[in-house]
Amino acid sequence: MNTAPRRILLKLSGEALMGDLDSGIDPTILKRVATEILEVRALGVQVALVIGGGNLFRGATLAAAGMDRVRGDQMGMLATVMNALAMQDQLEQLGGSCRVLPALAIAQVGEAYSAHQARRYLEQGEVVICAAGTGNPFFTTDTAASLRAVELQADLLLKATKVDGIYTADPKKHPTAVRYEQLSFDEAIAKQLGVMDLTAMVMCRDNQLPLRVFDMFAAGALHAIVRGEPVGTLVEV
Ligand SMILES: Nc1ncnc2c1ncn2[C@@H]1O[C@H](COP(=O)(O)OP(=O)(O)O)[C@@H](O)[C@H]1O
Ligand SMILES: O=c1ccn([C@@H]2O[C@H](COP(=O)(O)OP(=O)(O)O)[C@@H](O)[C@H]2O)c(=O)[nH]1
Repeated sequence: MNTAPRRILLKLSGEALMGDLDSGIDPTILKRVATEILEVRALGVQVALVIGGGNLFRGATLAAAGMDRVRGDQMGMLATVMNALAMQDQLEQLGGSCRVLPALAIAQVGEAYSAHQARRYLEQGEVVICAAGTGNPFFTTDTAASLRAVELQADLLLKATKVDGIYTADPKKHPTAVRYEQLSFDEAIAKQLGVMDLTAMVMCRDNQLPLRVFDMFAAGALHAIVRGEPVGTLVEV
C-alpha cells in the first residue's frame, strides 16, 4: 500500500520503550516516539496505539517462576496500562490530546474500551491508547493490536519493534538472514517468521489488514511510512 493511510494502529513493544535500561521506561525514547506520533497526527493521520508490557512484566515469565498464569497475565496487562499512562502523559506534555481506554475495568484510570467510542475519539483527532491488551489472559499485545486495528477499521497495522523488518530467519541469531521488503501472510505463517505471533498474523490475514514491521529506533520512520515510503517489511494477503 503506497497511499497515505487515514487511520493507523501502531503497536509499540514495551521492551523497546526501555531502551538500554534493564526495565522501566527511558524518558528520552518515550519523548522521541511521542513527538513522532504527534507529527503524523499533525498530517491528519488518525493514530491508535497498543503498547506492550514486556519492559515491566510478562505473564509467561512470571508463570515460569511459579506464579499462576492467569494472575501473571493480569500483571502483564496492568503493565501495559502503566506504559499507556506514561505515553498519555508525554503526549499531553507535548500538546497532544490522548485517551487511554483499558480493556480491564479501572474506571479512575481510563474509560472502559469500546470500539465505537474509540472511533469517535479518533475522528475528533485524539490519540487513542488501547490499554490492557485484549483484557484476557493467554493473549499477547500483538494479538490485541491486530484485534483493535480490525475493530477500529484501521487501514494499516504498524509493528514498531527491535528489528527493522521481517527476515528470512531471526536476524539476531542468523546474521546472514535477508530482510523481506514485502511478503504474504500465508508465506510468513508457513515459514514461521517469528516477529509477530501467529494469532495476530491470522487475524490480519483473515481481515485483509496490511501489516508493516519496522524499527522503532529509526528516527523519522513513522513519518516516512505514512508518506507511503517502503520502510521495513510490508505483509499483505
Ligand atoms: N524472521 C524474523 N524476522 C525478524 N525478527 C525475528 C524473526 N524471527 C524472530 N525474530 C525476533 O523477533 C523479535 C521481535 O519480536 P518480539 O520480541 O515478540 O517483539 P516485541 O517485543 O516488539 O513485540 C526480534 O527482536 C527478532 O529477534
Ligand atoms: O491480551 C493480552 C495482552 C497481554 N497480556 C499480558 O501482558 C504481557 C505484556 O504484553 P506483551 O508480552 O505482549 O508485551 P511486549 O512484548 O509487546 O512488550 C503479556 O506477556 C501477557 O502476560 C495478556 O495477558 N493478554
